[in-house]
Amino acid sequence: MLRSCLARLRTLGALRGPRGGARPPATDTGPALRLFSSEEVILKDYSVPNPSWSKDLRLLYDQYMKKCEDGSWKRLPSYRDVAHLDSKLIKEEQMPQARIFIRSYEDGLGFEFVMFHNDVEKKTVCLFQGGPYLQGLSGWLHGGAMATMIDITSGMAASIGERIVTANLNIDFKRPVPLYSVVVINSQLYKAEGRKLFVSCDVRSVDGKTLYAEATSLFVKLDPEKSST
Ligand SMILES: CCCCCCCCCCCCCCCC(=O)SCCNC(=O)CCNC(=O)[C@H](O)C(C)(C)COP(=O)(O)OP(=O)(O)OC[C@H]1O[C@@H](n2cnc3c(N)ncnc32)[C@H](O)[C@@H]1OP(=O)(O)O
Repeated sequence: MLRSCLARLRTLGALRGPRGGARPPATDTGPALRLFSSEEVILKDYSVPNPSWSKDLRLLYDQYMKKCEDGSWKRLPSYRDVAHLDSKLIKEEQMPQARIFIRSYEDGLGFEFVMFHNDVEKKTVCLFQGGPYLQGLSGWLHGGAMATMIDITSGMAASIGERIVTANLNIDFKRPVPLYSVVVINSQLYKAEGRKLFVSCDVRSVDGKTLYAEATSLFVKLDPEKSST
């Protein structure tokens, strides 16, 4: 049954992203993005409010959407399927069920987030609410879940649309993050040296008063000459 459903979805193109590594531009046009009229592939954008979002998350979202109005900040769309980023990152025919794990949970249970990017200032801000499936010690968010969000937010500040990997990530966890709470992850690219991109990051409460974590990271642009990358 499952196999026949998968086969049908594949026939319809629903388990495939765009061919040829094409990437859609960042857009604020809505929760779904039609990529190719010939294939009728529609990607759902998860970086928009859903009923699981707390009042805090909704309010911050509205504040950042306001900042987007003059074009200085852009909301970054976010999908479950990695193929829209770069087809070389994943051999989809071999891994049709592969999903970006931070978008694999049902609404509210895992990673609820939206990112905003300021290209001039080289900053990315992530508004993040961790759900119950991300629990570490009782009532608190697992540090690995926080590390994931720091990594991805910092990676976005380092480079949007380029093939980069995390080479190094250092985190100081200062305070435990309560489950379900909203935190603001601020990341900034502060140095670029050849293929190396250096980013600093902090994680704070909504009012900015509590510092939950600080991090620095190094991202490296993949070298097209090297076959393993
Ligand atoms: C969940 C996903 C959702 C995605 C949703 C949307 C995402 C969109 C945003 C994407 C943001 C990314 C977020 C996730 C990214 C991963 O999760 S990536 C997975 C984890 N990372 C890896 O697997 C990387 C594994 N490592 C490697 O592939 C290779 O070691 C590297 C990093 C590519 C470097 O290898 P290389 O190309 O051979 O280059 P190499 O000459 O060794 O190093 C280049 C330079 O970097 C320096 N360097 C390399 N490593 C280090 C290090 N650890 N410390 C210090 N310096 C270093 C070298 O010394 C060298 O410096 P220079 O001599 O040029 O001054």
